[in-house]
Amino acid sequence: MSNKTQRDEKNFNQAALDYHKSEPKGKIEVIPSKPHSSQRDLSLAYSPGVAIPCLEIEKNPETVYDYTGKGNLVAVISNGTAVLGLGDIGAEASKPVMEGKGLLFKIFADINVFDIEIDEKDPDKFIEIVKGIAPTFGGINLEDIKAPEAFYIEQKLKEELDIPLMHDDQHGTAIISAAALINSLQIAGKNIEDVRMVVNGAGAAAVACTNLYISLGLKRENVLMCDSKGVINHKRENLTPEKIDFVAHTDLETLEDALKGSDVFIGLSKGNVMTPEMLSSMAENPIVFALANPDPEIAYDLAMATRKDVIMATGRSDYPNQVNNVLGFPYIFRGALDVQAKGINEEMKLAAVHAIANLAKEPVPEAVILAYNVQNLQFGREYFIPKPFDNRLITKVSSAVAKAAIDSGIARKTITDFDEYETQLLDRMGRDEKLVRMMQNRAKANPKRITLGNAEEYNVLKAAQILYEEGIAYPSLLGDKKYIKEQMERFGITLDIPIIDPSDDDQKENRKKYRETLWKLRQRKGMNEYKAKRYVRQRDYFGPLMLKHGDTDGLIVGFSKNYTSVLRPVLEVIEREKGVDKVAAMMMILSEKKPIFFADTSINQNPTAEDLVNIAKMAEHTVKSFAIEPRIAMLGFENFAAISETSKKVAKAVSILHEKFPKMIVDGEIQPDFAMNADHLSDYPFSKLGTTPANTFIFPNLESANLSYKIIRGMKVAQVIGPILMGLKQPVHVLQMRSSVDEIVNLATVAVLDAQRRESKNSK
Ligand SMILES: NC(=O)C1=CN([C@@H]2O[C@H](COP(=O)(O)OP(=O)(O)OC[C@H]3O[C@@H](n4cnc5c(N)ncnc54)[C@H](OP(=O)(O)O)[C@@H]3O)[C@@H](O)[C@H]2O)C=CC1
Ligand SMILES: CC(=O)C(=O)O
Ligand SMILES: [Mg+2]
Repeated sequence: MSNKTQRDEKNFNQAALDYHKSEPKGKIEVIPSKPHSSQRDLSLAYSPGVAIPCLEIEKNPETVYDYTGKGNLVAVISNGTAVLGLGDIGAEASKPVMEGKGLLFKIFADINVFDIEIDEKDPDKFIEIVKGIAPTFGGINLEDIKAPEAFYIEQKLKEELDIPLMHDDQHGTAIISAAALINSLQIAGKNIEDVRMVVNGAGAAAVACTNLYISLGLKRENVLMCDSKGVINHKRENLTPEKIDFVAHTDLETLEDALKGSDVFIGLSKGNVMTPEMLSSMAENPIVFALANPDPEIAYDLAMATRKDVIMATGRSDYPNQVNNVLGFPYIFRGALDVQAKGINEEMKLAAVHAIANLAKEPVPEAVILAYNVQNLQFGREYFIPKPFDNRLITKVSSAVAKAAIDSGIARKTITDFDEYETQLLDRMGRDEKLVRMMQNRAKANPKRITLGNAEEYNVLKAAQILYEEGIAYPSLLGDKKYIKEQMERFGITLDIPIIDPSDDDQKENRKKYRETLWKLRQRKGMNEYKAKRYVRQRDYFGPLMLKHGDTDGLIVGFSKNYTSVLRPVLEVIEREKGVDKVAAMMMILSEKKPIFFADTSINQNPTAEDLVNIAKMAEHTVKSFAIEPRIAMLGFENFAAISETSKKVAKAVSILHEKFPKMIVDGEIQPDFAMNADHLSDYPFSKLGTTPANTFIFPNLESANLSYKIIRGMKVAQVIGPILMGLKQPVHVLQMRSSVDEIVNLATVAVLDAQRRESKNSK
């Protein structure tokens, strides 16, 4: 080991100790989930109030799920006999791992955990203890218990208890590694029925994993299993029943012998037991899952340096393809708890395997890519298993598991609407993307053609991929065809969608058509025919002209150019809505609370009172289109005082609005914090806003609107969608420069919805 590596390791080790030791010590605490600040709260929480649910449960035992936290509480139980790959380090020393699992259960699936370390190695006594405490829990996760005792303990407890129970080192590992195996075999171009596999380790994890692979098609006779004494062959004596199942009729004795010419290596044993020579002796495109923790059977870098064709996974988070049971247990238990399953059966396990394997083949959301600080994640050698911070795991895996429990008849509760269940799962995780989800679902119901400008850019290409693969839109790419193709290649994005290059030969007819239109539109505004001919070769004109001619349904432009320079051709080509003199732009802000809207954030620098009236009217219309009732606050830095020039302007706009549109819920001038607060609003009983906070904010000028949303965007306290261009007859939006992938997807979704609305209006 080099000095630098030694130093890094020392620093990391110290950091791990400091992390655990910092106050509050450990990783888990208990937080009350009910109000407890008043005397009355306490009398409900404890005596005398608490006696009432006790008696209800006595009468009706299943109501324990209604009156206590049991249904969302899992025990993580160990006796410390096989802690990671560290071996039998004892119950107390296993506590950091069990607390760690508690943390993972909570952050990934919102499941509460009590970690329980039992100082008992006798399997029957251990079983008695677990049975004794089982009534506390909705589920039990056994962890780091060594084989062969682990098999007996799990089997007995499954027979005796009727709640979800699983030894995670066995089945969690089996599920994740089976998903990874399915996908890596696809990459290697090999069939599970044909491959020769060496399993190193014959303990809890190794036996369960191999059994699951066999149920997926692996041939038992193609498996060589090794334990600490070498290959489990017919010459071996005193084998446990689980090892006897894998006895091979061979004279091979060592791991080294076994590996020669094999296709797959599964390591569930101990760190650093595979040498580069052993790896070199494997067949072409060898699959190596070195899963021992914390040190794999062969280090990732060493394996990569040994052969280029290795398809590799480890149990570690610091290398590609982490095959770790964290991808499974939170979601398997979530699904099982939500239907109050009586156990975790084979159907549920297989459902989890396929859900995880399939997820790795879907396009990866930007949030995941950002979380891992990589440029792209795409199914292949470096990514064949989802990443732990992928928030789709909870919807895909938990619902697959819950469904399998229902279908196989071991669920006490049923789920009828799985879309609704998935929404609940996401809400449970506190990611308030409800409106975005609703918008995307509406878009998917009737996707429209959306053309994306600046398609040479990674973010635009990635957004196109998501729009296409999620079925939100039929995207097309506008730009330099050759360069776009080069960029797709460079970023590893494969997408079979139209690429529209304004100067390409195949656009000759369109150029002619568009030129005539452009010239007609602009001939009395200083444009001659020659200029029109030149302009249609520019994408800034070509895109709007496509839209004008109905050759696309919506347009998203401006990723890498200044807003006004991209807006100009749009305004020259696309007609205004009836009665609209000046267009304006609105931002939608999505925080933990309800969505709010800001206008005009991007176009009218210093609007007059009349302009503000129009902006408010357009904003009202746009907010309504999201099925939200607009409550509009005309903002100023005074409350109903009209002292400063700005406030006078706003007050004038308000009086015009009140006179012309008496039904509109709009008032001001008012400060934003007052408009958002029911108590403050009650100081102004005359206001049309009443005491319900406003959700739409019309700013007195562009600077205040633009800077306000940019602060929110910069602080990352809310998701920002926009600028949504208002007042045009067709859906076109100009992005903020260097928008994120999500921002592009969201704005394109808005364009799809707009196109849908216009289509249904026209068909009426
Ligand atoms: N990445 C992941 O998600 C997971 C990884 N693991 C890892 O798998 C390993 C085993 O865990 P688990 O099954 O729970 O533990 P067990 O104690 O049940 O099994 C350990 C097995 O490893 C074998 N073994 C020990 N040393 C060697 C060696 N030098 N060569 C071959 N086999 C050896 C033992 O052999 P013998 O039978 O002769 O004693 C035993 O069969 C650990 O490193 C653990 O971290 C486990 C679960 C999940
Ligand atoms: C990940 C895990 O459970 C183990 O290494 O034991
Ligand atoms: Mg474990």
